[in-house]
Amino acid sequence: MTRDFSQFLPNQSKAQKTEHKLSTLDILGWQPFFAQQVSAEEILETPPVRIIEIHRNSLHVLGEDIDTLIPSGPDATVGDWLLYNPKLPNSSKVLERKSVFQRRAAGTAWDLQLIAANVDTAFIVSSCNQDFNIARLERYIALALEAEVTPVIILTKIDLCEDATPYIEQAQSISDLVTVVTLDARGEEPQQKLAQWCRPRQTLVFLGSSGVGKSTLTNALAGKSDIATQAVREDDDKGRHTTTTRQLHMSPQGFTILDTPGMREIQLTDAAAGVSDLFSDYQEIAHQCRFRDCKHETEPGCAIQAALETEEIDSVRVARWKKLVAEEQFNSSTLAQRKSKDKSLGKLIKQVKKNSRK
Ligand SMILES: Nc1nc2c(ncn2[C@@H]2O[C@H](COP(=O)(O)OP(=O)(O)OP(=O)(O)O)[C@@H](O)[C@H]2O)c(=O)[nH]1
Ligand SMILES: [Zn+2]
Repeated sequence: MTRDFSQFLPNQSKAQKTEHKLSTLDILGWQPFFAQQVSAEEILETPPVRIIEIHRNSLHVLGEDIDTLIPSGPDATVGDWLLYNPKLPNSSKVLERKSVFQRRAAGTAWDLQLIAANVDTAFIVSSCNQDFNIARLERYIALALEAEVTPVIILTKIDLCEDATPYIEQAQSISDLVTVVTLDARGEEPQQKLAQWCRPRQTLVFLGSSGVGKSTLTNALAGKSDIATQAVREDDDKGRHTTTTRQLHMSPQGFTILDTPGMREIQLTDAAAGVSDLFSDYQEIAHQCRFRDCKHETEPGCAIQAALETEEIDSVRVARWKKLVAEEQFNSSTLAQRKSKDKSLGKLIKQVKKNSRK
């Protein structure tokens, strides 16, 4: 199944409109997609706010003349838009998401946890050195596609590399859908080369291993004039003050960069659609396999094996595809098993309660 990429891949023709003065909501990333979910009366009663940080017991939200903590309650994550109900903050309504990153919750087996919502572009960063790993890039791209976020590959440390051609060629071979940008993350290059994605009302994230240049890029784009709120101090449950790091950087040019711990620990979860988008060419060939559940190993009538024999497709990329599919299936099936187990357990409990009432 191939999805309609036009929904979340950039529309170049719309990109270069002249911008009027930006409001706080614009800078926070308020877009027509959200505005059309709200009536004029609703906006007056319950103004839109964006969650910029999640604390232990509260959500930090920003809006037009609003900068406040509201008690945790709404099932929401960083980047979500809420209709803020000042009288009953707990019942602030979460607006429909344009995109969402989620992952398996650490420590709690297979539950899905929301990581970040309403991101427009994921910059997937690798440096042109031993960090470069094509399978890892693919994994990040599948995650971005699954979240319905535009992936862009950034290759950093180009200045330290004698010949970046092999890195660039490999990165470009991943997918025609994904742009590859090379740069020195220090200095002027990021502002120039990433301008097309760093437009007003856009929300960006950086994905990539430690040391590849994500913080350097964030500073280069958001700059010193970063107008994000300062780190907030909050009492933890033992009454100590804890200072959390900034998770949302707003640039004077009107775009925001989300930098949450969750994004740094993201794994491949339930990304079937993202994986098949990325490998849609193989998916199409696999439709011609004789068996619907063909593993493309030694089965008779396997179209993938046939294409490999004629060298129509690349065996190394096929191996990466199979690994990604297997990994994704493992994660998702375990999740599905767990869900169905929970369901039958729920049924059993209901049954027992019903019987005990008789
Ligand atoms: N020469 C050169 N150095 C770079 C480039 N990008 C980053 N660096 C340097 O690499 C080091 C690591 O960069 P960071 O921006 O801290 O990397 P990071 O991805 O944020 O790392 P974590 O915070 O650990 O996730 C810093 O010393 C940067 O100055 C680049 O394009 N060229
Ligand atoms: Zn097959």
